[in-house]
Order: sequence, then structure tokens, then C-alpha cells
Amino acid sequence: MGNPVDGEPVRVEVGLGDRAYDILIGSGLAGRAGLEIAARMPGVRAAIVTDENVAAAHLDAFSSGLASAGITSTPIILAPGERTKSFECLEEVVNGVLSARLERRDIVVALGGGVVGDLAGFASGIVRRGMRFVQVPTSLLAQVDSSVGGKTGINTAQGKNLVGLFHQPQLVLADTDVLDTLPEREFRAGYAEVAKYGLIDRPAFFEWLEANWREVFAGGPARTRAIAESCRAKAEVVARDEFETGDRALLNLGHTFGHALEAAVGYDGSRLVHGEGVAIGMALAHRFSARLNQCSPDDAARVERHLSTVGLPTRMADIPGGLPDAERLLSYIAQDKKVTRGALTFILTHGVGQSFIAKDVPASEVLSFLWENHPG
Ligand SMILES: NC(=O)c1ccc[n+]([C@@H]2O[C@H](COP(=O)([O-])OP(=O)(O)OC[C@H]3O[C@@H](n4cnc5c(N)ncnc54)[C@H](O)[C@@H]3O)[C@@H](O)[C@H]2O)c1
Ligand SMILES: O=C(O)C(=O)C[C@@H](O)[C@H](O)[C@H](O)COP(=O)(O)O
Ligand SMILES: [Zn+2]
Repeated sequence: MGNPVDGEPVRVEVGLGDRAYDILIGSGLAGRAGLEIAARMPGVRAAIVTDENVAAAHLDAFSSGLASAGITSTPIILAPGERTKSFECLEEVVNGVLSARLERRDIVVALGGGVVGDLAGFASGIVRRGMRFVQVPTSLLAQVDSSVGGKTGINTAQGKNLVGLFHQPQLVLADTDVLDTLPEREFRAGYAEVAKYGLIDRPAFFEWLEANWREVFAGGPARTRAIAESCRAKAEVVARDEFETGDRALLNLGHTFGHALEAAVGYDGSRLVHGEGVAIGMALAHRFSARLNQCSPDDAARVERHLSTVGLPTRMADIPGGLPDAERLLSYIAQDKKVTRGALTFILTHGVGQSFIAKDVPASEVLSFLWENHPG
């Protein structure tokens, strides 16, 4: 894991054969987006899907950059937050793209966090039966995770991401400068997905994060290194299991619990945002693994300690405003996309960096565990 060379973007390839694409990570990439896009897709026009917060900070500079490379664009600006991943906003994006008369070979650009990326990616996958799209992730979470790998979609009352498509982008441009305007709470939430890669199968990376997380939060080379290492980790998994028929499910560490909690609070980001749900979910997954004698309580405590040290929540009691009872939480878990013939699947662990896919986890065990950990 060397430090990135100053000035040069780090390039990570997502190796998907004739649908392979680059992730470029570094300073100044948003301003250069027009050139990077025009070099790969000459003559395209664009819809820029973004949210109000990102638009206020970055849209003018971004669309001017596209224009100076000869790319005309139409902005589609949405309300910020998880509730935007909805059928209503999907319709808004589809209408915006069609009203701009973009053609199938034109592009949808997702300029924003994971919410914008998942929604714009989904819209691009269905308009004219599949347009091309480019991810310009502006949150840490989007730069290390959601912009890579082609999972797109929206939420429903029944659960997270239950409607969507696998649809890969043509290019990912992760400009580390744009993180300067990201609120600290959102940076911290994105850090949960960074730590996730260490916990899945990169124990040395987790150890490095334990020692260097302050530098990652501060910015500079350590941050770029953490983003690049995360993208490499995700790109490797996606390249070998694009459609999650096997070990891509490991990327779901912490999500089986986390998604249930997000649904349980009605996608209210003032109470819980995705990365925080993942942090609590990862702490629970380690504690649950220890309860099932799969992992030592010391490892579970170590994970919880690091997540709390950086200021992330690790317990259901950390969510303000109360939760539905354990049976209700289990009913959200039963909607998880990893469920097979009614049997629950969890990502469990034998220790830091030793995650595994556990099929047929008895619902009764999950329910008792949820009650034990429920804030009441
Ligand atoms: N597709 C995938 O593989 C994948 C992976 C992980 C998460 N996700 C999804 O991503 C979503 C979470 O993404 P997120 O954490 O980026 O949330 P988000 O998109 O809601 O962004 C977080 C907040 O930060 C603001 N913001 C983003 N960039 C900013 C910037 N540079 N300056 C100022 N404000 C900025 C946004 O307006 C928003 O208020 C969830 O819906 C989750 O399910 C998808
Ligand atoms: O890319 C993946 O695969 C992941 O699981 C990454 C997760 O961080 C992400 O939150 C994803 O959207 C969850 O996928 P889902 O299939 O459980 O909805
Ligand atoms: Zn996630």
C-alpha cells in the first residue's frame, strides 16, 4: 500500500471484460471531468443528476468544466437525503432525462453521494432500455463504495434497495477535493464502509486504519490511500462476482442488521444515515458471531472500540428516538435480498478480516440476539 504520487490520479480498473471501466481518484478531477468524459465518449450530451447540497457547492464549476470540453448538460436537482431514493424521485429523473431529449448513447452523470448515485444509476439503466452513465461521487461513502460495482436502486416501505438493477457506469471520477465541503458526520459515516473492507478480508488494512484514522479524517495522502485501497478491494470482488451469486455478498457485512435499522427509522437521516447503520450492523455482526462461538469476544470488542473511537455509533441504543420491537426488526431482515427459500443469510466472521457467508441462520437465534441488544 504505497502513498499515491502527488498530482497524478490513482487509477483502479474494474475488470469486467468489454464493460471494464476506470476509477480515477485524486485532486481536481471534477474540474477535469469534461476532458476525461470527452476523451472516452466523444460527442455526448449529459444530464447531471445531483442534490441541493451538492449543487450549491459544486454544480456551477462542474457544468462549466463539461461545457469547456464541449459537453452540453441539463441539471436535475433533487432534495438531499435517503428518502430521495423513491419511486417519485425516480420518475422525476426519468422525466428530466427524457425532456432533455437525451439519446441512449448520451450520458447521465451522478454528481453526489450514494443516494444520487443509486437513483441516477437506476434511471440511466431503464431510460431507453439503458443509457450510459458516469459516477462523480462527492461523499466519502460514494467514493469508496457506492460509485463502484453497478448496484443501483431505490428503497420501498418494505426495505432498502428492494427495487433496482445491476448497471455498471462507464467511468468513476472521485475528486478528493470535493470532500472538503462534506459535513463531518457524513465523512464519518462513509468511514464505516472503509473499515468494512479491512473487516471483510484485509486485516492489515484494518490495523493500518486503527493507527492512521486521524490522518484519513484530516485529508492528504492517507485519505487518498484509504480511498484507493477501498476501491481496489471492491473492484476485485465485483470483477469476480458482478451479480452477487457468491462472495460479493461479503460486501454486505453489517448491512443485514444495518438496512433493517434504516427501514425501521423510516429512512430518517436525522436519526440514522446509511454508514451509521453499517457501523452498528458491523458491531452487531461481530457480537452475533461471538455469541454463536464463531469469533472471540475480544475481536468483537476490538471492532466496536475502533468504530466508537472514530465517533461512530455501535449499538441500537445509539439511535435517537426509539426503535420498533425485535419481531418488527426481524421482519425487515426477512426482506433482505440474500434470503433464499425463506432462510436468512448473514455475513459473519471468525475474527478481524475473516468474514464469511453464513446461510440458513436460524431466525430464532437472530430474534433472541435482537432482544438482547434491543434498547427496550
Ligand atoms: N450502490 C452501492 O453499491 C452502494 C454502496 C454503499 C451505499 N449505497 C447507498 O448510498 C447511500 C448513502 O450514500 P451517502 O452516504 O453518500 O449519502 P448521501 O448521498 O445522502 O450524501 C450524504 C449527505 O452529504 C451531502 N453531500 C454529499 N457530497 C457532498 C459534498 N461534497 N459537499 C457537501 N455535501 C455533500 C448530501 O447532500 C447528503 O446530505 C445509501 O442509500 C446507500 O444505500 C450504495
Ligand atoms: O456493492 C455491494 O455489493 C454492496 O453490498 C455494498 C454495500 O455497501 C451497499 O450498501 C449496497 O447497496 C448494499 O447492497 P444490497 O444488495 O444489500 O442492497
Ligand atoms: Zn453500504
